[in-house]
Amino acid sequence: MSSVTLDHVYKRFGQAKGVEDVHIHIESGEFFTFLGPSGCGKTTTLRMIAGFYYPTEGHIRFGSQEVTSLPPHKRNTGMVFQNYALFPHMTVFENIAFGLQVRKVNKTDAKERVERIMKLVRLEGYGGRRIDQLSGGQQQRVALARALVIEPQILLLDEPLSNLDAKLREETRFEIKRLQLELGITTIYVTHDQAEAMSMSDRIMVMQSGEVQQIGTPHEIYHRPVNRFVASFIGETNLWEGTVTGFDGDEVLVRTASGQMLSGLKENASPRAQLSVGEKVTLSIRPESVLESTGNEGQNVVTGSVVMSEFTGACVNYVTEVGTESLRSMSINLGRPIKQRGDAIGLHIPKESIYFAG
Ligand SMILES: Nc1ncnc2c1ncn2[C@@H]1O[C@H](COP(=O)(O)OP(=O)(O)OP(=O)(O)O)[C@@H](O)[C@H]1O
Repeated sequence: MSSVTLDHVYKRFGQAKGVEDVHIHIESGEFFTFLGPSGCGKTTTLRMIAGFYYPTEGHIRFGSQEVTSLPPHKRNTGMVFQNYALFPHMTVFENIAFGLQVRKVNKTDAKERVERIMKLVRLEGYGGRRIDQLSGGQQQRVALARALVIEPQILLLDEPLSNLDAKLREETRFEIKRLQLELGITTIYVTHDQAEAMSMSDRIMVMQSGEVQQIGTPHEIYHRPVNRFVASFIGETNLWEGTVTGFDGDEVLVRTASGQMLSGLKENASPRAQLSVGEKVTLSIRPESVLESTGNEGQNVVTGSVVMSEFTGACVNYVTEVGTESLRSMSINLGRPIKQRGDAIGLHIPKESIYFAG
């Protein structure tokens, strides 16, 4: 297994920007995800690691080995493509064995390795089937087996679940994570699906327009987004504009655009947030952290009128009009009466759950 370093990597396509100044160190054995909307540069970055593109500037290293200008077949990476790129006229066994044949592994060893990997991805007994006789999920596992059988140092996965339906996608993401943990292989995963990224990754790199926005654990990215883009791309959140009006010990006092006075913790500020009196800040408040007020909290209680309530069984989701702002909240269903449109509601926003994005 190997670490991967991208040292100030740029990729331009003629005049067009691909990615700009990607600077990351991925640890050996880490599950690292590139996350962002279409066109943000995820695939371009992955393709540079695989060797299908060469950087315009910067260096790529696997461990201490410089690979920046090595061709793909000299990098020992295994790649799973979005469309799997399987050979339709070959059997499952032949597809998986292909990379070993190219590497001139002798037939007995190849058979043993293919059988071992088929067991690992739960495809035992499917060796003789043609690819078009398999379900989408099974094809996905053949693609994964084909990438793994060559015993790569690094596994590269480009949106490997996007052709599967929602339920299978969820099952398969646990399967990939299980394999990754079992093999301890350094894995780089590309997706635009934040739930996938959050549930599988050790760390996530969030990208937008070819630029890195934030690198962190799922917990850091979710709870300490550095800017509005990250806050709204990862899960649902309320973004309120406010102005810092003062400080009280470790608390920051803020007047929101619609005049609510709220108090948050200084430690919940992203490095890019300007916390000084008179500065504008963006508050990120996750719906699940907003609670129905008991009337005893003292501070950070706002009142409003319910615009929408939605009962999902386990939860009740509210949208509440608070002054000129709207506030989404989500409560666990504890059997209390559900407020309806037009009802008055008091909501408590705990100071620990207010984050200051930059
Ligand atoms: N071969 C190419 N020639 C010119 N421009 C390219 C090429 N490949 C990518 N780009 C541009 O580089 C930028 C990043 O593209 P990239 O495919 O890496 O995005 P992405 O985040 O993987 O998107 P998607 O999720 O849609 O695959 C885009 O603006 C794209 O138009």
